[in-house]
Amino acid sequence: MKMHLRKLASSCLTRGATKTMACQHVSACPTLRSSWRVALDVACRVSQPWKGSRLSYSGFAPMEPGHQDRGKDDSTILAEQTLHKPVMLKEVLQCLDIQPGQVFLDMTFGGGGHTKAILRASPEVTVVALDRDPTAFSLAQQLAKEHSGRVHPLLGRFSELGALLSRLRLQPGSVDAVLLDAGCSSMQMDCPERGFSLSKDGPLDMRMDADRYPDMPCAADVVNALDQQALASILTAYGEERHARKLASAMVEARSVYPITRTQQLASVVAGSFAASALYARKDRHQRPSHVATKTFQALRMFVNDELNELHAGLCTAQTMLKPGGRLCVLTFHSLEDRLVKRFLHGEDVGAPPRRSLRQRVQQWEEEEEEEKDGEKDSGHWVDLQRGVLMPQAEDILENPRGRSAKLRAAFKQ
Ligand SMILES: C[S@@+](CC[C@H](N)C(=O)[O-])C[C@H]1O[C@@H](n2cnc3c(N)ncnc32)[C@H](O)[C@@H]1O
Repeated sequence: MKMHLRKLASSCLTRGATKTMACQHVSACPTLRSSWRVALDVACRVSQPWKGSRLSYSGFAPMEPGHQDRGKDDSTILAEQTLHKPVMLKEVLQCLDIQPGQVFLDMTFGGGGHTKAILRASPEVTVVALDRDPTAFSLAQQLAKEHSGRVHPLLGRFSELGALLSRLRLQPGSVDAVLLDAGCSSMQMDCPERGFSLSKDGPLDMRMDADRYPDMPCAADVVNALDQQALASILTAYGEERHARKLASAMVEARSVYPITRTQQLASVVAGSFAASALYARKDRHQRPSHVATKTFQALRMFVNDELNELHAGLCTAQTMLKPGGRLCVLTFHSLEDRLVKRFLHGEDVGAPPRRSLRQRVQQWEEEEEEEKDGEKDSGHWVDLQRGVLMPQAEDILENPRGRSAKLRAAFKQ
């Protein structure tokens, strides 16, 4: 194992990666094993080959006509047109149990769907609304104008929230409820220029912060600069992709001809590694076909945005900011996120490796069954508000298919 990690580290060194990535992924990533962290740390201690040279390969024909760069105003307009539908709204409102005069923290404003419902629920509540995405922040600013004094928009990441809140003079232990709706918004997914979408062609970007941090690598930087071993590791760790090595090898081969800079280009490279019949052979939790590149896109997005470290930072800040008795509601969309939230709320080690062997998985099912039977679980810091997780109803999935894989966990602070 050690040999493997040393090889991974030194092979990455020869290719190069950024210091920013080192900072992102080394600092106590709760889900990567410590040995992993060391390997990525070493791998990332080199120059910044892509700094100031954002890749702009235009030889790959976009699928949709009229593709062009848009200014911020246009993207805000587009965002308004494709506003995110809030997921499990009824259940979230029930768990938050809104009372007049309360202070809420919406850590993931997005299109503001949940925030607007909270504002409607009681005329006297105020909402502090955070998002790392400048487009979402503009929408929050608009909402703040419509609800004078009731909405406080903040632009930043979960990991920056503590500092932002102290500038607002909001004291630890003063918030009544926190909502964290993890992942991407529909506005991000539906805007090809943001590079999140597998089905719409656009630059392979995936940065939720857009251009706020010019040094931060985008997905194209990662795909074109990291070596095969590091790419495979990312696909395994963040996509739980069984064919990680094969796909990393295909990427390295493809980029030796042309840099991979467009979403459709990456999707084709992944699809090209499988038989045509396998393209939609994978099924999601609801037995719906999913594209064979879905896990690759998820893994890159999570790596670029450092999503698991961010989620952990967000949960810690929620714990600090909530009053005793204050409520935390977290919506997650895949097992890596849900596992982290569950472990955090139950006072378990969030950094422990996922359970892989059959024996370990059986043990996990047994524990989950126990959890279902026992109902509320007490971790010392948190008490669950409901048994296990809540999931969307069939009619909600019909109305809002994007929310089909949502899991809602809610707890109150002791
Ligand atoms: C699923 S959307 C939220 C949708 C929102 N609840 C609504 O009803 O419109 C997730 C949002 O969280 C933001 N986000 C994700 N990670 C973040 C982080 N670490 N810090 C701040 N915002 C984050 C994304 O930019 C995105 O806008």
